[in-house]
Amino acid sequence: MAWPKTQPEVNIGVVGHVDHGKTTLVQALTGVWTSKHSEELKRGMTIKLGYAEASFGLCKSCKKPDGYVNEESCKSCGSDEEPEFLRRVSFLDAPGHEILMATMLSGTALLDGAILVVAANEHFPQPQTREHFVALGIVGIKNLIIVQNKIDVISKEDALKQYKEIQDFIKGTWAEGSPVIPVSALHKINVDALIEAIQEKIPTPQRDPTKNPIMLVIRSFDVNKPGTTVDDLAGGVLGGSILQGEFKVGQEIKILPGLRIEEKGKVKYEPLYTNISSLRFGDLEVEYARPGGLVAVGTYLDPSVTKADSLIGSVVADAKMDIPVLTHIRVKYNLLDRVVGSKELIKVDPIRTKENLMINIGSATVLGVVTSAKSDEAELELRKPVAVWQDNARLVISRQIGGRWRLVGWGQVKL
Ligand SMILES: Nc1nc2c(ncn2[C@@H]2O[C@H](COP(=O)(O)OP(=O)(O)OP(=O)(O)O)[C@@H](O)[C@H]2O)c(=O)[nH]1
Ligand SMILES: [Mg+2]
Ligand SMILES: [Mg+2]
Ligand SMILES: [Zn+2]
Repeated sequence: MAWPKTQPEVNIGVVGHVDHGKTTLVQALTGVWTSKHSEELKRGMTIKLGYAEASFGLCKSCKKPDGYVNEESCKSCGSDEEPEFLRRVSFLDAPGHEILMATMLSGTALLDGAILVVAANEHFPQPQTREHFVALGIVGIKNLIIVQNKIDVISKEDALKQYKEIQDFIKGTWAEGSPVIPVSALHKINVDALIEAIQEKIPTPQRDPTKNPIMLVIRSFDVNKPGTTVDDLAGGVLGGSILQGEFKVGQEIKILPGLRIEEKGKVKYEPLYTNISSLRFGDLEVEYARPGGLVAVGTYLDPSVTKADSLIGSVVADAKMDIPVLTHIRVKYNLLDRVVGSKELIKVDPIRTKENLMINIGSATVLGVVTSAKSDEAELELRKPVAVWQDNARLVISRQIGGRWRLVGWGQVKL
C-alpha cells in the first residue's frame, strides 16, 4: 500500500547563520534543492524563502531511530515491508545572510516549529545564529531543534565542546531542553535521528477549520510562458501558507492591501477580489486547503497583477471578511537590551520620534516613520498599508544600524 498523498500538516522553518548548511539539510530531509533562481545558484546562497516537502515513516523491523525514513522503503534493514506512514511535513528554508534578515522574518509567521542549524566547524554563536534564535523566541515558536551540522569535518572532542556551548546558550531561555542533534547534512549522517526529533518535538498543532480563513502570501507568479495568447492565459497564482481556517475551490476571496494604483501623483491600494480556480500543494491538486505547507492558489486575476512576487506580504481572506488595512498603526512594543545580529552586542537605544523603522507583520515587510513614541507604545506612519487580520497581531521591529537592518524589538498592533 503506497503512502497517502496529502497536503503537509506542519511547517518547519530551517534557520541559522549564512552557509551553515540549511539548504543542504533540507535536501537531506526532502530530496529537494530549494535554491532555484539563477542568482541563488550563481552565488551559492539562499535569497528567497525556499520550500520543500517530505513524508516521514517508521520501519517496524528496525529499532529507533534507525527506522525513521523519508521514503517508502527502509535502507537500514532492507526489509520488504513498507514503513508505516507518519505524516507529511513542509520545510521553509530561510536565507542566512545578514542582509536578508527581512526575508527570514517574513517566513516566521508561518512556522509551527523550527530547526536552528549551527555549523560545528565555526565559533558559536555566529551573529545570525543569535538573531534568528531571538526572532523565533519573539514570534512565539515553542518547538525548536538545534542541528549541529558538518560534524564530518571536526573531531569528536570539538563537537562535544560546542555541544556544551549550545546547551549553555539555551539554558534559562524559552528553548531550554531543546534537542541538539549532531548531523552531517552533506553526507546524510544521523538524518534518522533528526526525523525522530522532528516527530517528537514538533507536533502538528490543533487546528480549528471553522475559523475565518486567513492566508499569508510569500510568493506570487505569472505561470504563463512568454507568448501565450490571451485565450490561453492562466490567471495569476498566489503562493502562501494558511494561518487558520480552510479555503476551497470556487470560493470568493479578497487580497489585501491589494493593487497599487497611482492617481494624480497619489498612491493608493485597492483590494483585489477574485475566485479560487485551483488549489495545489506541489503536484497535488486539492479541493480544500488547510494550514500546513505552501499552497498555490490559482485565481482569475490578470497574471500581470501577480507576476514577479508583486503580492508578497498580502493577506488573503474570504471576500466577505472585514479586515482593517492600515497605514497608521499603534504598537505596543518591547525592545531587546542588545542588538544580537551584529558582531558586537551594542546596546539598543530607545525608539525616537521621526526615526525610520522596518516592521515585519505577517509575511509583510514595510518601512515606517515613528510619529510618536512612549516607553512601551509608539505610532508609526507606514510607507505602504498592511492588512491587520486580528487585534494584537504580532510584529517584529528592526532598525538600521551600521548600514544593516537589525532586529531590535517586537510588539503588537492595537486596533
Ligand atoms: N562538510 C560539510 N559541508 C557541508 C555540510 N552541509 C553543508 N555543507 C556545505 O556548506 C556550504 C553551505 O551550504 P548551504 O546548504 O548552501 O548553506 P545555507 O545555510 O543554506 O546557506 P545560505 O542559504 O547562504 O544561508 C556548501 O558548500 C555545502 O556543501 C556538511 O554536513 N558537511
Ligand atoms: Mg550559502
Ligand atoms: Mg540556503
Ligand atoms: Zn528497517
